[in-house]
Amino acid sequence: MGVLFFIITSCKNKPTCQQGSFGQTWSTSLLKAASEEIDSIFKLPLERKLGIPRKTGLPQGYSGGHAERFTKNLTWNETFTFDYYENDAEPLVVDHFKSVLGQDFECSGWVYQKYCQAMWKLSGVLFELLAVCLGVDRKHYKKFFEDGYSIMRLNFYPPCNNSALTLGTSPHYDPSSITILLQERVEGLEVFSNNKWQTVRPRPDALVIIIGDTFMASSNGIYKSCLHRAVVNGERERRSLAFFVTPKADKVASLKNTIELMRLLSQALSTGSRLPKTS
Ligand SMILES: O=C(O)CCC(=O)C(=O)O
Ligand SMILES: [Fe+2]
Repeated sequence: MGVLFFIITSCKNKPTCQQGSFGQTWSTSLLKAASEEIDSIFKLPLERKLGIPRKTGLPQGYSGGHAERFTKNLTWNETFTFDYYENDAEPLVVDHFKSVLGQDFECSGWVYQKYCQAMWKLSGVLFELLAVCLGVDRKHYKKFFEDGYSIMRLNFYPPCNNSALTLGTSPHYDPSSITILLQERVEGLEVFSNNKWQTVRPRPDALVIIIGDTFMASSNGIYKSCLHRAVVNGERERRSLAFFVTPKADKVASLKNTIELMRLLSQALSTGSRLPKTS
């Protein structure tokens, strides 16, 4: 499948966007473009980054650390966070970039517009897979999350000369349903598994899928949300991109589905079989 998206061909002062066709390789190119574009934000002068509008108590905007959210101790990172809603009519991410960062960020906006669209689409496929694995209707979770929204966070971890005593992101569970994470070359993501912290090695063409609290709740605890953190590097900068998929704020999981899930699970456990399909 050929997919069209915008890439940067720009010089510093007058960015221009060029439409490119990337055929089969579109996803790898898009992941690369989204990783590389991170610097256009974090390498801005500090005053400019601090001038990005923020609403108290909300993660959206620029932040020098996750202190408010996960820990009292400052973490060694910078983040830039924005919302994504599926909307065919308007490029909302592009508009947001232009409004909070200025007209010269139109191209960056297009890169993240296309990235978010691709991740949203991918989340639909992942929800179908998760449903198939649980033996519930294939479209069950896709439908449940289709009127939801996403939060996109760009993470930048500068080198830290005290990396043994400092964390990039403190241990936490994501509150989202699933998080689609891209880490570029430098490793740093760790998950707590089998009673120890284990490194998730980065691959430029691979995405990490993290189960969050909301999916744990909507799968009745069958899928567990995953404790993770990011460590810092003594010599190298690190970048990661987290796309958090969340349900609509007032969405309520239906009790009928939860009960049905439990019935299927106990049936499968008692017969030692795989979970049967409901459709
Ligand atoms: O940078 C990473 O690898 C993890 C980031 C993360 O967990 C988050 O942004 O919620
Ligand atoms: Fe996380």
